[in-house]
Amino acid sequence: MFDQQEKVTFIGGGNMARSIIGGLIKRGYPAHLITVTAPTDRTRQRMADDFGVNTAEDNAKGAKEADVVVLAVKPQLLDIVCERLVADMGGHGDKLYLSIAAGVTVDTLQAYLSGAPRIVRTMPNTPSLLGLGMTGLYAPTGTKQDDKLFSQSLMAAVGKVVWVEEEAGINHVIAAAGSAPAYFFLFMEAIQTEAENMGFDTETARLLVQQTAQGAAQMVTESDLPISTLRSQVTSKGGTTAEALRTFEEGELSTLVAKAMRAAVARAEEMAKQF
Ligand SMILES: NC(=O)c1ccc[n+]([C@@H]2O[C@H](COP(=O)([O-])OP(=O)(O)OC[C@H]3O[C@@H](n4cnc5c(N)ncnc54)[C@H](O)[C@@H]3O)[C@@H](O)[C@H]2O)c1
Ligand code: PRO
Repeated sequence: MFDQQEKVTFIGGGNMARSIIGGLIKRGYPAHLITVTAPTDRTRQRMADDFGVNTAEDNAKGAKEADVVVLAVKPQLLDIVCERLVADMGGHGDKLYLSIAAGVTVDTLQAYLSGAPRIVRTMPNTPSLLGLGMTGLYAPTGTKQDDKLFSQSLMAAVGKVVWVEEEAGINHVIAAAGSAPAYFFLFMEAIQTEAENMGFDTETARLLVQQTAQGAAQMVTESDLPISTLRSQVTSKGGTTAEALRTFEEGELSTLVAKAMRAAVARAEEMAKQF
């Protein structure tokens, strides 16, 4: 599965790092090649207990021996974390730096990392934990093929991958995939709430929504038909679904979704200017 087995250090052990590491371990990436750094004992302990990976409190200590460093802290902390990392390691060490941060460009990362030449941006999502992630990747012109291949194989181990040609494409991946699990969760929460209002207990309401969402997603995955055809197969003329869909149309759901996706892109662009 993994042609190259590099030593990988994750700087930060939060939600997204956890999803990727969990997915990697599940797919057989050797735990002894993975290190996670985090400032809190609790995070480090959970990572060690749950996945058997190495941990370090000190970022530079954790990254020094690594071939690949995954930058997995919040975007607003990246400057301080990277600058300190490079200072403590005595340079960028010519490592491959893989950023998962939203809204921080390669140019900015390079400035934070004292001119590090090997940087790849990725935009994953949390279903990576289950091996069902969707990741976008961007490598600036001049990136070595080996670095592209390793970045791709790491993220492909936890789901599907797409490359974007232009860096701006990463923001579009954020809108369509990185942030998108939250859109589906919101929709599912709304269905569950209304099912409870209709009298189902919480457990049953959740079962109704989770099984239906999983079934619908699986149908989209396994069918060659356009999604709109799958929708129309549910929609009997003059029936119940047509009434529900008409209500969504009256509320301009599609326009609202487009607006939400544009807002995610706009925020990523704003962050790129801010950092
Ligand atoms: N959560 C997502 O769905 C998602 C998806 C795609 C990309 N991302 C990106 O992933 C990055 C992390 O997001 P998250 O949701 O996992 O956040 P998070 O808050 O869950 O995790 C951040 C982690 O960084 C650690 N940390 C804080 N200061 C640190 C330091 N000085 N050194 C080392 N570690 C430190 C924290 O302990 C925390 O565990 C962000 O840049 C975000 O844009 C997140
Ligand atoms: N979570 C991060 C955010 O909300 C990036 C995509 C998903 O900014």
